[in-house]
Order: sequence, then C-alpha cells, then structure tokens
Amino acid sequence: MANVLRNSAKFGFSGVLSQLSIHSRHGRECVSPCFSLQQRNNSTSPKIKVDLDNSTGVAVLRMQSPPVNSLSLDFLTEFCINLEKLEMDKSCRGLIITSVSTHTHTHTDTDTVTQSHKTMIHTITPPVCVVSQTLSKVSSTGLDIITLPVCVCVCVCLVSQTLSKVFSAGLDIMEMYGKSPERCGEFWKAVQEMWLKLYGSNMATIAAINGSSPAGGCLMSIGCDYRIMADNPRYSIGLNETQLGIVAPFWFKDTLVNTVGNRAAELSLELGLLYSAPDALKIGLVDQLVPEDQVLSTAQDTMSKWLAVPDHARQITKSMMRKQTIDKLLSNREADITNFVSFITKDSIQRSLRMYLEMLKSRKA
Ligand SMILES: CC/C=C\C/C=C\C/C=C\C=C\CC(=O)SCCNC(=O)CCNC(=O)[C@H](O)C(C)(C)COP(=O)(O)OP(=O)(O)OC[C@H]1O[C@@H](n2cnc3c(N)ncnc32)[C@H](O)[C@@H]1OP(=O)(O)O
Repeated sequence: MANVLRNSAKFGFSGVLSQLSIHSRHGRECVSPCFSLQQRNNSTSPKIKVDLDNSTGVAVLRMQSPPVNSLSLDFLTEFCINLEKLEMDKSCRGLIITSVSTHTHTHTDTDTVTQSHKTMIHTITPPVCVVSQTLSKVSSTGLDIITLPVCVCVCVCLVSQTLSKVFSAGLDIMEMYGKSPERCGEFWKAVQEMWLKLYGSNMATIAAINGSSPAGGCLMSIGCDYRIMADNPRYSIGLNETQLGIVAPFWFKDTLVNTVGNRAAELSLELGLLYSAPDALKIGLVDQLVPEDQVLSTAQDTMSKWLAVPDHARQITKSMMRKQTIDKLLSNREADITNFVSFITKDSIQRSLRMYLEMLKSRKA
C-alpha cells in the first residue's frame, strides 16, 4: 500500500488543471468555468463529482462523463486526482463509486454551442430564451454544431446532458484507435494508475453499480472491496475484452481470479462473457443485487458495517490479500506499457477495434 501511495504522489495538483485542458477530447468541456463552478459546489472536477460526508467519513464519487462514462485519459486523470485527495484526507474512511444519471454543465459562449448529439438545450439566460430541441448527429467528427441566430447575445447557457444507463463503458476505445504509440503509452499508464490506486486504497471501497459495466468498468468494480448491482435485466458486467479481439492484461485477470476464482475467471475471460446481474451474483462477480433505486442507500448502509471494523485491522488485512497482485504490476509497469503499445498498435488489432466501433454505431442505427 505504501508503495502505491508513494507511486501516486507524482500526480501533483498543479498538473491537474493543465492535464484537464490539454486532453479535452471533443472540445465539449469548458474547463475553467466548470472547474470553478465545481469547486463552489464542493465537487472536484467536471467528469467526476465527489461529496464527502464529514459526519460519516464516507465519500460518494459520481462519474458524470456522458454519454457512457468511458475511461479516457482525461477521465482517468481526474479519477486518480480525486482518489488521491480522498486518500490523503484523514477524515475520509470509505468511498462509494457510482454513476450519475443526469449531468449539468455550464458553458460561457457568445452565439454558438457545440455539444454531442444527445444534448438537450433547456434554457438560455440572459436574454430569456427557451429552446428544447434534440440535436441530430451531423458531422464525421461526432460533434454537432448549431448556431442560434435568435440568441446572438447569449451569455450563459445551462446544458443538461444525459448519460446512458451505464456505470462505465470501460476504457475509451477512441483512446486506443488510431493513436500514436506515445499517446497509447500515456493512456495505459493512466489505466494502471487508476487500478493501483483503487485496488490498493486504504479506504473501504464499494461499487454501487447502477448500470452496465463492461471491461474497464468491470475492472473498476472488482477493484473495490464490495459490489452492489442494480437488479435490472438491461445491465451486464464482465471482462469482455476477447469479444473486441483484445486480450485482458495479466492484472485484469489477476483481479478477476481474486474475485471469482480460477475456473470462473477462465470461462469468463476466454469467452469474453458479459453477465446479467443474477448471473454475476451467482459467480460472485457482484456481492448483492438490489432494486435500482436502492443501490446507493444500500451501499451507504453496507459501508457503515465495513467502517465498524477498526481501520488498521481492515487495512492490514486488505494489504495482505492484495499486495502480491499489486506488486506484480508495480515491478512490471514499463514492460506492461510496452506490451500494450506494441499489441494495440498492430494493424490486425486496429482492424478489430474499428470493426467493434462500427458494430457499436450500427447497433444504434
Ligand atoms: C498481450 C497482451 C498485452 C497487453 C494488453 C493489451 C491489450 C488490452 C487492451 C485493452 C483492454 C481494454 C478494456 C476495455 O475496457 S475496452 C472497452 C470495452 N467496452 C465495451 O465493450 C463497451 C462498449 N459499449 C457498449 O456496450 C454500450 O455502449 C453500453 C452497454 C456501455 C451502453 O449502451 P447504450 O446503448 O446506452 O449506448 P451506445 O449507443 O452503445 O453508446 C453511446 C455512444 O458511446 C460510444 N461508446 C460506447 N462505449 C464506448 C467506449 N468503451 N469507448 C468509446 N466510446 C464508446 C458509442 O459508440 C456511442 O457513440 P456514438 O453516439 O455512436 O458516437
């Protein structure tokens, strides 16, 4: 654990703001205004909202990165910073990770608004102007640009984006498709960092899984100490990498083996299985199913049981259970990055990713 914390110390807070502005992928975030707004609201970053209840010592981290909470470099950077801040905060003993279903953003603009196609524009003030219009997808970049000729004096508009019913769609495939080896390496290092921080956290961690959680989303869930999933037939969870033509790295595999045992992990990984909530419960991939509207409250009740155990005893035990798995990656980080980069940049793998992306988009059409 100490190693994990020492390793993570290299993420300085001064670097956070610059990372956030540099890596904004779609140009849909207006970083500075959002960041200051989030600070006023006691949240820490645009894609992630954190509320720490000082009376219980429990923080709720809500992922709010539409459309599917995919784990981009931006997202992972914010996630790690937030985790590090909570880890350093002695008053925080427990962490619940979940997804928000709605997300509000503030944009400062003059007369043009650029957003993704799932955006609804609700209100624009001042001048008073109400528009309610679902945008259609128009450009090859995936961005929609509309001009509001009647609102040439727009100063501030409140934009609400809707998240799909997902916990997290896993790694952002666009971070692995058509990117330079350097950028892929940077991305993979951030994926490693996210897992090291979460799996090695001193806090008691609970995943409140209120939506689908494939691949990297599943990794995030099994990186926690306990998993509560919404009993909704539309949701699934699992490490489905082979379905994309890619191979789950050894530390994904190790985390799954530690959670469900060797045989279930073998079947699950080789077939790239996505489990329904009841099937996930059956193999121990999640610990509890509850009605969707009770996921968070159950996580909070469960957390109080975890926090009834003296911290030092729980932390040392957790370290004893997970240290070997964590150390294996720590001593192979560079080789793991090299492997990832050479694997993911292969033509054949890039073709698989392209076909998978096309499949995702055509499924919708
Ligand atoms: C030898 C070995 C050495 C080293 C190791 C090497 C390699 C290991 C490498 C990688 C490991 C990767 C792990 C991963 O996490 S890969 C990501 C896997 N994720 C998935 O398969 C999920 C795909 N998504 C879905 O199934 C669905 O989107 C959903 C169930 C999450 C939600 O369904 P919805 O119907 O609600 O939403 P959609 O319309 O499908 O999606 C909306 C929108 O979002 C885009 N999108 C979805 N998922 C992703 C994603 N993971 N990354 C980027 N973008 C995503 C989707 O295309 C839609 O986009 P458009 O609106 O059409 O533009």
